[in-house]
Amino acid sequence: MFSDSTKSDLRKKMRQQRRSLSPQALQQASLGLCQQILQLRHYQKARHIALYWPMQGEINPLPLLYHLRSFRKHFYLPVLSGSFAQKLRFAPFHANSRMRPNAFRIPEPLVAVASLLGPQDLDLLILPLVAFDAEGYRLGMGGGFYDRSLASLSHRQHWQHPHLLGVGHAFQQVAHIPREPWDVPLGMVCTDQACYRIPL
Ligand SMILES: Nc1nc2c(c(=O)[nH]1)N(C=O)[C@@H](CNc1ccc(C(=O)N[C@@H](CCC(=O)O)C(=O)O)cc1)CN2
Ligand SMILES: Nc1ncnc2c1ncn2[C@@H]1O[C@H](COP(=O)(O)OP(=O)(O)OP(=O)(O)O)[C@@H](O)[C@H]1O
Repeated sequence: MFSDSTKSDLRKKMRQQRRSLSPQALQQASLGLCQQILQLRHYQKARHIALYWPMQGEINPLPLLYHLRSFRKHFYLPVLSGSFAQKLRFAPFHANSRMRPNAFRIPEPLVAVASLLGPQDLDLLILPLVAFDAEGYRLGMGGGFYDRSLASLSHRQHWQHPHLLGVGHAFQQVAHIPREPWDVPLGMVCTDQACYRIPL
C-alpha cells in the first residue's frame, strides 16, 4: 500500500499514526512487545542490551527493565551528547540513573565518557523503527544515527555482535522500504504481536 511513497511521506504518515495512539493503546502494545521479546533466545542469552527512551508514540521497550527474567542483565541507552562524528554510543542505564535531555530533548544518562560503550560491545541492540519491511530494512527518524554507528561493523565478514532487533507497532510494517547503500538490515523484528527472524 505504501510501496510507492517516498521515504519522507512514509516517515510523516507513520509518525503521525504513532503519535495519535491513545496512552492505553500505547501501553498495551508496549507490554505486548516486551512479552514477545522475553521469549526470544537472543534476548535470553544477551547480557549487554541497548534499549531506547521512547518518544512520540514509539513503542516502549523499558518495561523489560523490571522483568524478573531481566535480572542480571546490563541495560544501556543511546547517547548523542558530545558524540564523535555523529555516532551513537551507549551509556549504562538503571532505575537510579541521572538523566539529562539531549539535543532532541530525549533523556539520556549522564555518565563519564569512559563508561560509554560502542555498538560492538553490546550483545543485543534494540532499535526504534518508524517503518520496516519483511526483509529487515528500516526507516528511522532520518538522522542516520544508527546506520552511521553500525557502518564499520557491517564490513566484517561474519556479523556476530550486536544482534540487531528492530521494534515497532505491527501497523508500521510496509511492503517495501526504499533501500540506500548505507542501510544495515536488521536480524530480527518484534512488534506487539509477533517476532520475526529475517532470513539472510
Ligand atoms: N527514542 C528514540 N531515541 C533515539 C532515536 C530514535 O529514533 N528514537 N534515534 C534514532 O536515530 C537517535 C536520535 N535520532 C533522532 C533524530 C531525529 C529526531 C527528531 O525528533 N527530529 C525532529 C526535530 C527535533 C528538533 O530539532 O528539536 C523532527 O524531525 O521533527 C529525534 C531523534 C537516538 N535516540
Ligand atoms: N554509513 C554512513 N555514512 C555516512 N552517512 C550516512 C551513513 N549512514 C547514514 N548516513 C546519512 O544519514 C542520513 C539519513 O539516513 P536515513 O534516511 O537512512 O536515516 P534513518 O535510517 O531513517 O535514520 P536513523 O538511522 O537515525 O534511525 C543520510 O542522508 C546519510 O547521508
